[in-house]
Amino acid sequence: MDAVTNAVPASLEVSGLAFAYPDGHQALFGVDFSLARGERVALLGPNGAGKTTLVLHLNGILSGGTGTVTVAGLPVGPRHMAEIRQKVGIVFQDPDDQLFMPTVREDVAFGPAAAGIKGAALEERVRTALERVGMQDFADRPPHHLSFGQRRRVAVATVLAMEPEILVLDEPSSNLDPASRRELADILRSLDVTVLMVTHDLPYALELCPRSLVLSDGVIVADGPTGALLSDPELMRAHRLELPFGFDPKSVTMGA
Ligand SMILES: Nc1ncnc2c1ncn2[C@@H]1O[C@H](COP(=O)(O)OP(=O)(O)OP(=O)(O)O)[C@@H](O)[C@H]1O
Repeated sequence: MDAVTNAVPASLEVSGLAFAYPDGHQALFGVDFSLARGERVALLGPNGAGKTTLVLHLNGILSGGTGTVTVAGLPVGPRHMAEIRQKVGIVFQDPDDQLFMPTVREDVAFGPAAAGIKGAALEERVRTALERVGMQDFADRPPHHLSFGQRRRVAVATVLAMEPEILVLDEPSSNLDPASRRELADILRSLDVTVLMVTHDLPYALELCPRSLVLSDGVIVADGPTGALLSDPELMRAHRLELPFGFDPKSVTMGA
């Protein structure tokens, strides 16, 4: 380990993670990877590869297999669960799973308030989180009066308000029109946080994530620069990854 790695622990270390569901179905077979602080990484892979199973291990929703998950040096496990839930923010695919309060402000305040933050500090958290997703003018609106794209941005704000170490996004571009998709990409690029993005939208992964992991049948089969992975026809075919018709991965200039 070099001096730099020693000074700043990785945002996420997954080591030898294997997991079978109670019905005996083995979904993960020894997964290893780590994310450095501030990296944006896509988690790619066909349906049923184990992506959701892996993500649900990152904040301890699933546990009981073998191997370890460490977030900013802290092992994921029952002893540190409150801290882990603060550090790993998961934005689920359907914002309506995350928004349930009468107003946007209350939804964004919910997590930090439950963690004991009050008064001016809580207001500041809410204001900052909403500004980061460009939704500060919607604080007093009921979430169910917002568009799908606006609700997704508020869902991201509810997680940012916890000041997480890692932002995990499940299919962030799904159901967004092209303008909303681009606006969300700009927001994600502007955040100073480690991002793990689960997606089937390969152009979006290429646009946003310099590095990708490919999970297939419960194993990481590739880990490298997104452009190189998406330009490898054998890898793509072997793991049921398909680019949109006519899309050339070399034509995309990635936003750092
Ligand atoms: N509760 C469960 N009990 C048993 N098997 C499960 C359960 N949930 C998922 N699986 C199985 O585990 C494997 C991995 O599923 P998982 O949902 O993690 O895949 P995924 O990569 O997220 O897929 P998708 O891209 O379709 O969302 C699949 O074979 C799935 O059928």
